[in-house]
Amino acid sequence: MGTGAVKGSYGHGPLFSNSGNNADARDVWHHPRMPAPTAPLPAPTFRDLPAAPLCVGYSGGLDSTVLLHALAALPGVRASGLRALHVHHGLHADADQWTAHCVEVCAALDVPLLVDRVQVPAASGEGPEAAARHARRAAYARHLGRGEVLVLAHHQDDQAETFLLRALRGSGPDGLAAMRRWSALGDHRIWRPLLATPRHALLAHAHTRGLHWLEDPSNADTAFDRNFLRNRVMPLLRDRWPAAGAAFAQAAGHCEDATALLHDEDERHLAEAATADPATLSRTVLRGLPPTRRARVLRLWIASLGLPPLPAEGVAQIEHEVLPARADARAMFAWEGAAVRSWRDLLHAAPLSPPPPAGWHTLWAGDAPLAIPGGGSLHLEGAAQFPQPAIVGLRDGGERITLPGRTHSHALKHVLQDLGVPPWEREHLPVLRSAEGDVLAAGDLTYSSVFDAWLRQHGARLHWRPPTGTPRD
Ligand SMILES: Nc1ncnc2c1ncn2[C@@H]1O[C@H](COP(=O)(O)OP(=O)(O)OP(=O)(O)O)[C@@H](O)[C@H]1O
Repeated sequence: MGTGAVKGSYGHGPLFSNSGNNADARDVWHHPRMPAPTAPLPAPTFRDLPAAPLCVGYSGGLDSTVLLHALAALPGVRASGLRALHVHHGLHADADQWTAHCVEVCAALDVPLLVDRVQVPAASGEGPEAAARHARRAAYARHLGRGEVLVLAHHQDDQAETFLLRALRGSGPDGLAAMRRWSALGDHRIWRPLLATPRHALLAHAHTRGLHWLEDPSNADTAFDRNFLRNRVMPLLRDRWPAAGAAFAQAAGHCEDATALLHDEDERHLAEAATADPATLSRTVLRGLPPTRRARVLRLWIASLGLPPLPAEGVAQIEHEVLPARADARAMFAWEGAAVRSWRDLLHAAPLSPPPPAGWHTLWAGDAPLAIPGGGSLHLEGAAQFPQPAIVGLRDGGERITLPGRTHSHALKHVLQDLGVPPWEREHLPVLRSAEGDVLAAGDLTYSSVFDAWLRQHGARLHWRPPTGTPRD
């Protein structure tokens, strides 16, 4: 699909630079001499144009300017919906002027623009670039409409840099596949149509069309790894291998293909190890896999649960300590607020949540959901309330319960063990007691004969939502 020409134009304010030369990037506000125009944006760029409304992540820089301009020239795109989103990070003294530029360009192109002013946490510990990227992704996720596709202007040179950065971190094929042309942000899709287009083609397109864009002065700062690669390493490599950028991007593409094949196999093995509960896997099945496959399956499993990526030391610790642990040992690996634990024949993965404070208890009439400190809740369905409030608290270890159909009591601990409730889940388990101190229920996992009879008589149900947020059935 061709890019066509854009109707209308916009003014050349003093804030705009049309330099593609990073050596000039510090001097944002001047107009250096323009290089001669070369080829325009190649036609295959929009080969997989989706039939969906598009939202361009628009920074005002060269790449997203070209992208926005090219998309705005396509009547079909305008018909199905095109808008731009500019995230004002507030990190640079000129951020307001950058926003004003974006407003002016979008007005001239007749593309609706949403500006989101975000707060980038100064002390997040991840560095300003990563913090800004996280804030930006959160802003995208907040504003994207249902079915709307986010379009980002990453190009071939960005892809080559990402490939090299990942290689320098020792990534495997999944990481070396770098950025995907299509990816997901929550329920939304991200499209990067310029990923195979080199930056020089974007620059040529911009010059041919007389576009104006902003240069972010921080792009010249080689203290950032990516800028160091872009400004120092890549020019050196290109001197000797002119197609170095394209070659790295191609290598990333090969890794993506290889990863896709591996992924199919990983999914098959994950399905074999799966149980009815997505948060648990069979240790026996996992142990039957070769270690390299097991590592991939574990990572895929963790990703499928929406938990933070499993670090390399986590894979190693699960391999050597958690997986081989005795059935009754409480082996675990915890990272970034999540944990993988082994118990009996299962490996469990879940967000970590602190148990309620020791000694916590409260009265609950059942007339409204009860939030348990540390996470989770209790909820009575089908009846207005209990005949008298229950005392809800934690286990203290010695409770006994008289189960339906039984005349003598059992240790609650043994009942929970028989039900396969893992020890760490028992720490969160709310126990309902009568005013006389008799155990009525442990979460919604087991009921006393008296409580069970009452629930049946009233057609009522008790629901316990454990702290992981996953309702049990
Ligand atoms: N402030 C922003 N608001 C909205 N989208 C942004 C913003 N910054 C970057 N993006 C989007 O993310 C992509 C990659 O970000 P990166 O920081 O690499 O971009 P950049 O160097 O500012 O690129 P560009 O020259 O396209 O503006 C950009 O091409 C753009 O689509």
